[in-house]
Amino acid sequence: MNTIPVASLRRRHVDEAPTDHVVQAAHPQQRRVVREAPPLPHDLSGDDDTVLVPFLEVATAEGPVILPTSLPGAPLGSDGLPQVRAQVLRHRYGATVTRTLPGGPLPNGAPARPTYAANQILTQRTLARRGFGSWELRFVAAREQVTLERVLDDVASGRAVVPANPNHPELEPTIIGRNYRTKVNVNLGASSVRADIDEELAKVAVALQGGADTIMDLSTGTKLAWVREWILRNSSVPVGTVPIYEALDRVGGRPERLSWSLFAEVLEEQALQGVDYVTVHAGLLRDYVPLAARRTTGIVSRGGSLMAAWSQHHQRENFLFEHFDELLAIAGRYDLTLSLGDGLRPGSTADANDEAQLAELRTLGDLARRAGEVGVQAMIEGPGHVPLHKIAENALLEQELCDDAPFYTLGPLAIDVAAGWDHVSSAIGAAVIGAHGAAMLCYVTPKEHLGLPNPEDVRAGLIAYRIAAHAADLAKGINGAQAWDDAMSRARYEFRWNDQFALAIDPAGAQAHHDESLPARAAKDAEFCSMCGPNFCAMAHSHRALHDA
Ligand SMILES: C[C@H]1O[C@@H](n2cnc3c(N)ncnc32)[C@H](O)[C@@H]1O
Ligand SMILES: Cc1ncc(COP(=O)(O)O)c(N)n1
Ligand code: MET
Ligand code: SF4
Ligand SMILES: [Zn+2]
Repeated sequence: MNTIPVASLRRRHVDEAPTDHVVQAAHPQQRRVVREAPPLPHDLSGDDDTVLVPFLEVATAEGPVILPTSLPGAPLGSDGLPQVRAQVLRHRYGATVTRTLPGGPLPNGAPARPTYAANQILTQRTLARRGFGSWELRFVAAREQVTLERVLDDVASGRAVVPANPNHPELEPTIIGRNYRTKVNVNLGASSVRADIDEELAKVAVALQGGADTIMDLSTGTKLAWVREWILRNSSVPVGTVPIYEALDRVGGRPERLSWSLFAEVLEEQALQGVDYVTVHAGLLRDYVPLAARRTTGIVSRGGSLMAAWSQHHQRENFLFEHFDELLAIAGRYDLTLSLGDGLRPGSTADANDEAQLAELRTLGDLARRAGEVGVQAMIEGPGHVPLHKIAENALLEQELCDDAPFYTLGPLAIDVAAGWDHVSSAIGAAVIGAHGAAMLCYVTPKEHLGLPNPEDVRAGLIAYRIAAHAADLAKGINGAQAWDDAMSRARYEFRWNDQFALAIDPAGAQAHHDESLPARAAKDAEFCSMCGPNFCAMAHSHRALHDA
């Protein structure tokens, strides 16, 4: 069994991050361009700092095309990413305080990041309700190409969330909600059976380079505060965790020893470290546990199974539900966005939309409303395994029962029998639930149900999910989505092969396929490819036939 040597953790931390994880542009015609967001409207208060927003631009023969995607961050390097929010946060909240970070002091005297005291912080939801156009809300409005007023309205009402812990100054914020570009989350992290720090760092680089919109560190089994620190400092996208995993680690893997006070301690430590959103399985009530007993696959959520084990052992109500007001108070103090966990999501198509799942969903709606009352941002986690004909019902029920809080789904897998190919079986479900309004799609890799993903699995899962998310965006008519496809289609009809590679979700993969049969430079201008050859190229004939038509 592999473990993580503490020495290697420290060596790989911020100070000495390996250079082979540097993020590079996916294609020479792609680059990161920075634009300035519109000035703060005169009738609104807010951060009046300049808001610089990076976009991914593709240079084509017709001119530049801005892709509606997340961006590869700056190079992952020894110092972490630039702290793009540091100045604006200082303007808004005043001086930072010095604290010791969880996991002990930083190695080699690396400076601690700025830390805000809990009582200084207001949530983006509270700011939005006060009509305050924060830097973060102005940033996401520009990124999504919508008005600030619309973002303020959606964040205030809870229809959208902007996870942005002030203690994560490297963050380029993103907005998650049904009216916005469908986001993709990448799950990462070691497990006790397979823990190799270099491989974890490689996965982070693959995720950021591949255009993940958020990442979750789901590490279990060993103390990994340093890994989380490294991820946070090198992540330009929001970072999520499931704090009950670290809590379980601290009680030696014995769920009956979990407690509210331990959970609160872990939650606060992770908040100080800069985690942007956390999954909490507070909706799995004791009464719902028997409903799962008649299922084909019982409880497949890790966090859900822990809470069920705890309440069965103690014959008491879920402590996250019992202490939910205190949980909200901590979340509010750090603007931690809550991801209300679906501990009873179906783990098989046979269990989809059953009474256990829907009972928990109703409770998640109540919890989301309670979060709203105190200005805490919240989204709702969803399944799992759902056959296509039950997806619309599930998505509509979520909107109805949870007042349109953003729906964040794991897939869902449309079939149960694709082992080894569950990135595909689940991307099919994900595209359908995205088209029905799911706001963020949690990716699934080819290793699902079989083992811990390696970097190549992460890449395959992420590409599958970017396809699913974009399919949903075309269906929803999201800004910039159709224009991207149209740019590709024109490049295709005009035989601009290099432009086609540059516009592809996976430029290197596209080019490799073309190169396999036609590697010559001249072939990149040819009016055919090896599929049909010059005499049978339909598009070439089409140009001639339609020329005078
Ligand atoms: C809830 C889902 O989270 C994913 N999951 C759980 N732990 C990890 C990890 N360390 N790395 C990647 N994915 C993980 C699995 O896909 C699981 O089904
Ligand atoms: C969309 C989604 N659902 C669930 C989890 C947590 O995993 P678990 O519930 O197994 O602890 C997750 N990270 N993302
Ligand atoms: N694939 C399972 C699911 O459907 C998770 C197994 S590992 C917790 O959620
Ligand atoms: S993925 Fe593996 S370890 Fe996780 S619940 Fe399924 S069988 Fe258990
Ligand atoms: Zn599953």
